[in-house]
Amino acid sequence: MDVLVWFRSDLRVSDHPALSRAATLGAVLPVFVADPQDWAAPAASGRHWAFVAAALTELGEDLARLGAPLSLRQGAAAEVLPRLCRARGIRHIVSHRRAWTAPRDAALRRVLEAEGITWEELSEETPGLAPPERLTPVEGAVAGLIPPARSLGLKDDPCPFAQGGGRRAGLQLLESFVTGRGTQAPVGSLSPLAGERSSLRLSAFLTWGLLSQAELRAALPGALPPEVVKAVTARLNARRRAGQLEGGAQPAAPLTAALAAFSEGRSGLPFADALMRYLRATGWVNAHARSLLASVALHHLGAEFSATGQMLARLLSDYDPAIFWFQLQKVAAARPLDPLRAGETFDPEGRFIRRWCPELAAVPQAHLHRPWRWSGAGSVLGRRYPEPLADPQKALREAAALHRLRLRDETEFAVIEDPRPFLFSPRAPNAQLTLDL
Ligand SMILES: Cc1cc2nc3c(=O)[nH]c(=O)nc-3n(C[C@H](O)[C@H](O)[C@H](O)COP(=O)(O)OP(=O)(O)OC[C@H]3O[C@@H](n4cnc5c(N)ncnc54)[C@H](O)[C@@H]3O)c2cc1C
Repeated sequence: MDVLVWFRSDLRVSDHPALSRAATLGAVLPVFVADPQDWAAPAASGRHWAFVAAALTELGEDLARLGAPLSLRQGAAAEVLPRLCRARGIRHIVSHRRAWTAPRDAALRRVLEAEGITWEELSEETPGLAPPERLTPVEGAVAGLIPPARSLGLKDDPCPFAQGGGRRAGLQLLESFVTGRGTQAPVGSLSPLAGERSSLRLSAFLTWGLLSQAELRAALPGALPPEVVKAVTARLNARRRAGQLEGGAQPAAPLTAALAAFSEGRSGLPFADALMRYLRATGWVNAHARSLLASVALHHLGAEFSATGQMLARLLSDYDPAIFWFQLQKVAAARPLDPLRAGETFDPEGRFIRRWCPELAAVPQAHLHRPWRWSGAGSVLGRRYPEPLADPQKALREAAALHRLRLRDETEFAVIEDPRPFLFSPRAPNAQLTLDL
């Protein structure tokens, strides 16, 4: 039987149960569909596509080596898949199950069934399937081209230090962690400055499935201290749990002027701005920095939840709806974080701020985190660098008061209306999200 293997967020050939399963059934047509509905989503961005496009190049090479080149198509999956099946006389599709697209997938399944096509979905952790050494290609398959970002309606999205897409870049990063970084730095450090060394930085590779969770878990022991293996395993378990969550489609939420300024790293809060610029330039920040950025937007600037989420999601190369929206909810429900104190704690010498906010070069060290207190502030603030968008102390006080009110209301609501346990315990709000995995 000829089989279409649908690649989605699993852009690899190794440890790929769906591909292994298909190879046992007959000739294989590997397909990736760039569905405009996905790429028109308000949380999608050019940097996401750049990562995927590089991954597809390598996936195509790997599949060609195995004997069945990748067919790339642009269009609605509900039209492209039946068309490809009809053209090649295929009646069976195999893919991995993806919880966050489940509602859409149910509709797609009905379309396929109406065409007499069965769709088999496997867990990415299905055991016991040997990797194929060779694939038999479906006859007459046409490769197609990787669509340019613009044809998917994506705007230019400069990200000069973006992580290299492609599985081999991910393997190198993993190697650098298990043989070097992970053996030295304290893993799980909250400091955004230590983050690049002390955390894996493999999230984009996991989001798009260039590496499987299983191969990551298998690579961890070895040279790494047991406490590091334990910490990373806990995070991977959180990822596995998040993989069960469904995501919902969201209408585009417009940015307010304050949120737009913050998204450019121009909120007037030096450490938060430095983090935002770093995120813009790299597509990545560690977990604590994500919480801080989200907290500033939601609590200090009072920005709306969807608008905040879509703005941040577009900047994160590893945007994974199943993880992202759940984490953002946690930040929204947690105690507001103080961006000034965070800066003083994690960047006491201000090196990170000076690196990413060069406009503050003239500000003396003692005032770098709160430049408005410097007697010479007038020469910089409101000229080269903005005044704070919101009075930081007042914003924090008000946000904290709101948070306390919310907790009180939620507690009362929980007692009177709903005996089930709270998802977020009101008595133990935990803003340091990496610690409660
Ligand atoms: C507001 C907010 C938004 C986030 N959005 C995303 C997102 O879109 N995509 C994403 O992959 N992670 C997200 N995270 C979780 C976490 O911050 C990142 O996975 C992590 O910072 C990525 O860096 P790393 O690869 O160095 O991970 P490490 O800290 O070294 O952890 C290793 C791996 O474990 C997984 N992991 C770590 N923390 C979590 C978590 N809390 N939940 C689920 N899996 C986790 C990731 O796959 C990560 O690559 C978000 C966190 C917050 C607070």
